[in-house]
Amino acid sequence: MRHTAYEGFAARPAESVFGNGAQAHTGGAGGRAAADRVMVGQSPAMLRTFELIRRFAPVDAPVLITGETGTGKELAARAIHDRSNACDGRFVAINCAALPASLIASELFGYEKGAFTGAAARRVGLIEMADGGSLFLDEIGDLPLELQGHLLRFLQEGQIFRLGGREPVSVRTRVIAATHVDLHRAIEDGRFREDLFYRLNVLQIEMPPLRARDGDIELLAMVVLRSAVRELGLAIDGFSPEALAALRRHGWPGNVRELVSTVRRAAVMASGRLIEAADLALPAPRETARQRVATGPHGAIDREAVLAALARCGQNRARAARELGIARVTLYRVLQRAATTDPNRETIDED
Ligand SMILES: Nc1ncnc2c1ncn2[C@@H]1O[C@H](COP(=O)(O)OP(=O)(O)OP(=O)(O)O)[C@@H](O)[C@H]1O
Repeated sequence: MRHTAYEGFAARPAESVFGNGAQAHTGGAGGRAAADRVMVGQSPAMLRTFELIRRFAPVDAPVLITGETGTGKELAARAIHDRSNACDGRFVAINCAALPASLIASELFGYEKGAFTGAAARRVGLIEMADGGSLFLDEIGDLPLELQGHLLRFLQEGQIFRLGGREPVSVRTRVIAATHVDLHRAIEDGRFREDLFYRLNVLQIEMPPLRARDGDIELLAMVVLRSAVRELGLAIDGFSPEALAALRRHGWPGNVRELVSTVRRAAVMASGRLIEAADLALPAPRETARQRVATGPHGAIDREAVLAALARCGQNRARAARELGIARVTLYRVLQRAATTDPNRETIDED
């Protein structure tokens, strides 16, 4: 069923919204918190994702969720938890990239009184807190190597030792991990343990980038607008045809997160009853990085655009590829070919 929500605040078809039963876990919180936990999508790519979530949720095995930033990996993890046998337990999330290595060990495993200077009392770690529920390990690719060993042991044995502890503590928790980095490459580079990868990668979900979700941009935009209108008390009915065209044209390197903030900002900026293209403040079509990069008749890639993006992103190839809206492998190919091609050539043909 095609969706026409953008013509007004029409009801959404059942299959386009993947509610997470959030109320049960937010103490009945309504409004934005609950709305934030509804997964929206009607594209074939997202319907496939919903199907995987439904299939994997009741299976008591680790799930690895991959995908670009802002594609909804955490939302998918919550959806799995909410449909799993562990749904009555807690959903405990830890971002492995956000904590210094020295803190991650005590955060994850907890500690006993006197385990180190300052450990005045026993502290239960996040793994233990997730006992009977789900443990969401976000940005697992950034977990320091030595902790990967500890985590692997926990996954194999179902037991942890608190720091400074002698007695093992048994923990049963559903493990869901997510990453936006290519773990195969991290394994090749010696940054990620292969044995841990195979342990985590029993069931895999790859979140599609927003640009590959046919029809979802309009649907999401309308759902986000409706929630902003309700929450902020605005009087806006929808998007002008030009605004919809601009939404469809944009490459969305920040995926759904970028779309959410773009639409919410535009809703505040709009002066009429419709959001106009200018309210969205998206780069003009010719200025988008993706447009800049594809210059030739057969999708020729501009080496200069790639180098400029790399410079902007501190030589981080993954981020540069995201900013350009191209696959990382394409970016590598461009760089490789640039190295073997006449440096004065302006463009390098892609396959
Ligand atoms: N399918 C969707 N429907 C509705 N909202 C979504 C959807 N996917 C993502 N979002 C919203 O987009 C934002 C980013 O989602 P989320 O944090 O789950 O992404 P992520 O892939 O885990 O990001 P990161 O890799 O940066 O941690 C959140 O506000 C989330 O509610």
